[in-house]
Amino acid sequence: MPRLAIAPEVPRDLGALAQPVRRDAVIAMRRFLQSTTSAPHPERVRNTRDPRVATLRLADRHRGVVVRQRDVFWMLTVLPDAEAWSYAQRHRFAVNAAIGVAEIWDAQGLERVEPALRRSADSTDWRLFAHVCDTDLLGLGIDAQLLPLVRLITTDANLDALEPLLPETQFAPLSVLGQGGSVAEAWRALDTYVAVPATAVDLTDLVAALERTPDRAAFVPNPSVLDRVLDAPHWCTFLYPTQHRLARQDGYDGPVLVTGGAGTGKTLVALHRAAHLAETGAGRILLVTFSQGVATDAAAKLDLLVDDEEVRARIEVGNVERLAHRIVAEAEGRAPLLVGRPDLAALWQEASEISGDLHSPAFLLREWEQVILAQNLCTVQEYLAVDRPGRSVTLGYEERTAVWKAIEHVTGRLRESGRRTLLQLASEASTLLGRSTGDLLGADGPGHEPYRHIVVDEAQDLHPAQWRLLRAAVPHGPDDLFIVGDPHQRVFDTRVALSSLGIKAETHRLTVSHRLPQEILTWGVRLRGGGPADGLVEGITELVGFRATHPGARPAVREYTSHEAELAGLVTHVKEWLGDGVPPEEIAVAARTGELVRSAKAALIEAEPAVRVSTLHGLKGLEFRRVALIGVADGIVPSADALTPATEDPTARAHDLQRERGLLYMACMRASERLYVSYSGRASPFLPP
Ligand SMILES: Nc1ncnc2c1ncn2[C@@H]1O[C@H](COP(=O)(O)OP(=O)(O)OP(=O)(O)O)[C@@H](O)[C@H]1O
Repeated sequence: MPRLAIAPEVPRDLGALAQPVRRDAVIAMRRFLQSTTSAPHPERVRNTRDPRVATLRLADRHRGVVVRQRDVFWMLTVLPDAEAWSYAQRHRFAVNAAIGVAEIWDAQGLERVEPALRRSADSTDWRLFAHVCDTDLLGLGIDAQLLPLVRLITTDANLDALEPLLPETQFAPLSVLGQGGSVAEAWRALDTYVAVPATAVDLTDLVAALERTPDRAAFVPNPSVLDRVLDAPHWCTFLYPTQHRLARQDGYDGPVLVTGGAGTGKTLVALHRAAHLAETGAGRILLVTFSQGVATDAAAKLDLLVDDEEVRARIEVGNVERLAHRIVAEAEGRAPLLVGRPDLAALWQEASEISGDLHSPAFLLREWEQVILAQNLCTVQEYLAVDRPGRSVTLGYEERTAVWKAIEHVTGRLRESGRRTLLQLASEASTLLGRSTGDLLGADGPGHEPYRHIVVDEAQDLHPAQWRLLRAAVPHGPDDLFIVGDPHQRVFDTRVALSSLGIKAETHRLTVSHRLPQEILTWGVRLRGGGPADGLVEGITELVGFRATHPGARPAVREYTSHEAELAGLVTHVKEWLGDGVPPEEIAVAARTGELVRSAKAALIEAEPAVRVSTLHGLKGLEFRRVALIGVADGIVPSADALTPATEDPTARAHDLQRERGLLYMACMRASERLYVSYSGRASPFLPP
């Protein structure tokens, strides 16, 4: 039976056809896979540059272009007859000698530019690649047939003219070398196209090459897989090479950490990893997302990704708070009571008074969360002995004793009333798992860890107590923890290095944003400062090398003279976007404060109530075509309430400012198409000039 290998253009081409034509084409493809008598057969095309190319007549005046080797037909595109023949004649197909991936060459285009390159070369002795020997070029996978042409290139402009005609795997290393980069740097550029490492490359084996090129070919053995590939969104089937390599690799020795800027596909990689572990491994998998809202979205995506119900049932999606809640509830036989914000605030106020107003309620809360709960300190002796990383105000023996007493007031009152905070719950849940010999949460194997694998998204915002819980919930071993996150988008005070928690992860990085247009990315990086961020990895993470795949509109920053005028401007913009045909659910409006959110909601109620309006925090983990951020003004962003007074703790204040900047950056990075930012009064100091 023949197999089809579907290129990503095919679902797109079919989607663009009139419904009856599309239907006929899909029926023809199904028949082809089943080799029925009425199945289309490969028809040779005259004057092709590659003898393996043929077309399949799929519908009235429409053909699929295929490249055949053995039982595999790589379908590249579906086009009207004349265009399909022309495509078939124009291209040739090859295997990259260095990394073994399949390549599509615009052979006719290259033949056409050759005379111009020769003329340009005749006028000068200068050659762009004179400094690189043939052996190095061939070693980088430069095709032997291309080499004479490469030797004719004299300028960057010559090389740029070749870009649309060459496979990316040929252009990328040449581009690095042309800009004066070393052979090693060119190799690094080529390595980003490796999804499945090749041990030995056979230039004649196109099928093996296609198996190493999952971003260009999805193997379809039968009609039901065909339907899935044609109907599913692109990300379900075609991960980009680096994403694929990370998500679908067989067996990591232990924890893995993948960092990357906004829109680089970290969440998609996490979803594919969970799917891969469920398909290939044994035991239950927990996919940890930031919030329950995001969990619903992730669960829906997993439903699309994993076809087999039994496999899908092995993946549970949830957040750490819920996990902690369930473990404590199961151990205690009833749902734990949580303390409400106002009650907690009143307790910290009392604690501050007990300390003789030496320390503010906010200072005490931070000390509790960032030192005591972070390091799981249970006695005053432990507290007196530890370092207090990230806290710049030094506390002597007397002061620490007083602070401990004040904090004990809060924990004691909570204990008396049987209430807990979410972080306390996480802490207790990890202790419970550590103590348990049974099967909390119904682990199916021996031991007390309820999961075999845990995959964590948005890892930058987890607290050490939550990490301890996750670590305790999965046994140490191959593929135990797969973690993705972006320290630059952190919106809480949790700058924790995984290694400090005993999680020694091998680290990887994604650098290409597939969501953001370059203009929004560049502006956002200026806003964020581009500089380092700490957390997750030991030391710091840089934004260097973070880039986009496509251009777009620059962010629109608007100044208004009053809040009313700003709201009117927002309504005008949202109406314009709706007028452009953008569905309301693809538009998000957000602001730093609840009050601004309410006023935006009121202003938009008539224009379009279905547009999402939330706080900046509420955008975390989401994506929209168009995003409007209002009230990005001095005094609002950063929020004065969220900043520690410099007199109290300058380091805490610096951290608060960085966190507020990260929050605004995260919100800006949600836009895949347009970003609109407005303020009345003075602009937020975070906005780039
Ligand atoms: N393989 C892919 N195929 C199609 N689209 C992709 C692919 N990878 C990324 N994208 C696009 O990029 C978007 C961002 O992906 P994802 O949400 O996984 O990124 P992220 O790194 O988790 O982003 P953030 O950190 O900003 O939340 C996707 O919604 C999709 O539009």
